[in-house]
Amino acid sequence: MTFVNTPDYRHDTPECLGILLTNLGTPDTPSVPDVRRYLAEFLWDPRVVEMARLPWWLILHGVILRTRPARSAKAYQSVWTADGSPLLAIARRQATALQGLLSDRFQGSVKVALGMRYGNPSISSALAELRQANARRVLVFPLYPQYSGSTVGSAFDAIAHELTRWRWLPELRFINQYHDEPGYIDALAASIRDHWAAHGEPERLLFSFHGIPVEYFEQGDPYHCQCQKTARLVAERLELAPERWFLSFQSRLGKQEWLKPYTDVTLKDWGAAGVKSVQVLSPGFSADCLETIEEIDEENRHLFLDAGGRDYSYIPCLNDRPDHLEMLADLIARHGCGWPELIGPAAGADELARRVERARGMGAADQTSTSGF
Ligand SMILES: C=CC1=C(C)c2cc3[nH]c(cc4nc(cc5[nH]c(cc1n2)c(C)c5CCC(=O)O)C(CCC(=O)O)=C4C)c(C)c3C=C
Ligand SMILES: [Fe+2]
Ligand SMILES: [Fe+2]
Repeated sequence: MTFVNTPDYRHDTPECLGILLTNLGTPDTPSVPDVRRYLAEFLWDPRVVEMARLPWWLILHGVILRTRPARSAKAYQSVWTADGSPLLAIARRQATALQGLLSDRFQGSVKVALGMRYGNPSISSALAELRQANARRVLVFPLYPQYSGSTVGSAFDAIAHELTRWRWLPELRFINQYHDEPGYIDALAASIRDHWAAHGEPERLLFSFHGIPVEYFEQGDPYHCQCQKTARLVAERLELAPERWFLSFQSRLGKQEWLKPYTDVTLKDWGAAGVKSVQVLSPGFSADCLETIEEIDEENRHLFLDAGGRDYSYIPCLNDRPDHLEMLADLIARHGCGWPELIGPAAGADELARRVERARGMGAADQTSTSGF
């Protein structure tokens, strides 16, 4: 075994706090070969498709990778921008903004690196960037508000796998989820209110989350429960009556049963049933991407309107809204509290005490407002 040596770690220069931001990732270009390469890596991940390896390899390479890349490439071409894939362009803006916000909060240096689970920039390149910056402590932040083994679990696998090659490991922390974080709920509620100020209030508000196969949920994945809680907390914050808001799951793939109700079926049914106006948001995505721009803002809009609906609008993801970035920076700072010497004078003892109090208060509020989810 040959290990990556870590001469970049230096004792004679100040240590730096590393923040590894990660998200799903995207093809390098919307061409069919690049989309095929991306899908081959993504769909071979056993956290994503749990089927036995040999039959799945035959299906993946014999059927899916012969047909799906062309269809997906067309969809990617329809959302591609001058800055490339929306998911990556937004993730880069988030990383740059967080670098600025965190540099103000932490004493010494802090380095934010972006590494995608699939494709580029890779997790391996982001970890190398942090190593070169002398980041001997690394906080990993998967930008998925709700935990699922297929996303957050998979990011953990990729990081652990990369580190099997390192001689000197960094000290690691890992943010698992933030589905009920008050700042996240507030930012979602504010984004909805902003949308209402421009477009008016709809008859129905639909919270559409990416789906997972039902079997993963039955085997203990907490994702479904965390989605329910996020939507309920936002609806409570907006004081929405129960008949005004709904939750559904989008983006299913293959023939097996996924979490229900399905977003596309729901919107078609609503259009046919005479529901006139609908607004849809996808709070499970921290950045707009193929699944929101093409699927929710385009494809599902037509399903609703063609079925008889009159007014449809999509409420964008939190992306680089200032309240979203502040909330992410705050969460990072709170997780960095256990590394107090890294927190600067602006966040000294008083600030630490305030954050601890706040964290305690949030825990207590949770226990009284809900039993579990
Ligand atoms: C086949 C299984 C899939 C599971 C399980 C799954 C879970 C899951 N995915 C996201 C977030 C995103 N998925 C995106 C695209 C996408 N997802 C799947 C399949 C599964 N996802 C595929 C095949 C694709 C590629 C596009 C396509 O061919 O349809 C994206 C967008 C990426 C982009 O480049 O814009 C995101 C983001 C979550 C949160 C999740 C489970 C909770
Ligand atoms: Fe997905
Ligand atoms: Fe999709």
